[in-house]
Amino acid sequence: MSAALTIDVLSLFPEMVEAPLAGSILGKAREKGLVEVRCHNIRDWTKDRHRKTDDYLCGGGQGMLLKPEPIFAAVEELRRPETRVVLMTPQGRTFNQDLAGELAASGGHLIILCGHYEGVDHRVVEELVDVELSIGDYILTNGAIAAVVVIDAVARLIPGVLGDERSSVEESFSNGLLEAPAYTKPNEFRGLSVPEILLSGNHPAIERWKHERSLERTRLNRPDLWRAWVEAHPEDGAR
Ligand SMILES: C[S@@+](CC[C@H](N)C(=O)[O-])C[C@H]1O[C@@H](n2cnc3c(N)ncnc32)[C@H](O)[C@@H]1O
Repeated sequence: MSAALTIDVLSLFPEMVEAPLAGSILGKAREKGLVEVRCHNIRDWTKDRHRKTDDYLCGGGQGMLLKPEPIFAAVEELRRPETRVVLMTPQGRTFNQDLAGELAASGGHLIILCGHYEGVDHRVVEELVDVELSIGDYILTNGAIAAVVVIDAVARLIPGVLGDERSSVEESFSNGLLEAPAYTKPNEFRGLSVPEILLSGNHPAIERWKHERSLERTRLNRPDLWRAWVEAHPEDGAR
């Protein structure tokens, strides 16, 4: 069986990508062949004696930049007709659940390129990259951890990866709101009770309660999501 999604990761630190993706749900999905993740070292595509992957910035400036030659060679070797090449960069579109869904449905093969030092030579961006992704407005030391975040979020949307497919539908961001608060046993803990409605067995009332709490949490924690929600559902803004 071929995997529904294959991801080739190009990094100077492939072990930083490999280790977190070996355990838990992703590790099992990889064992079952639902998702294939192959972590490569960009250095393996160098041709010189010193296996050099970086160089000084043209025109001056702090730090070093990843050279274009090994990256071009790696992408050209790994690329297939359906491949999308993703560059991890703080200058990219901010990664979110919608983008995770697009990548999960994008046709079966991703190459994820991780920068290091000051990033990558811009000719890589111009010629090879289909989508530049940022995981937020802060600077990491390299793209490996950012790639792990993207791979985890994308892979869990592949059918079969989560035990229950509803898990990826009934959760924060799937409908534009944050999920309602959740409780488990015991019903009483240190004088704190599980809301009675959740123990009532009245499922329509439980669903209404969850929706109300979901609206409340979104309004309190994510004003940006709340504004978009109220624009589309003005009746909720009037509460
Ligand atoms: C130190 S950063 C380079 C930052 C670059 N000089 C700039 O100012 O845009 C090194 C690498 O880490 C990765 N990286 C850092 N922050 C990131 C973020 N927020 N999202 C995605 N990748 C990031 C990228 O692959 C980047 O090339």
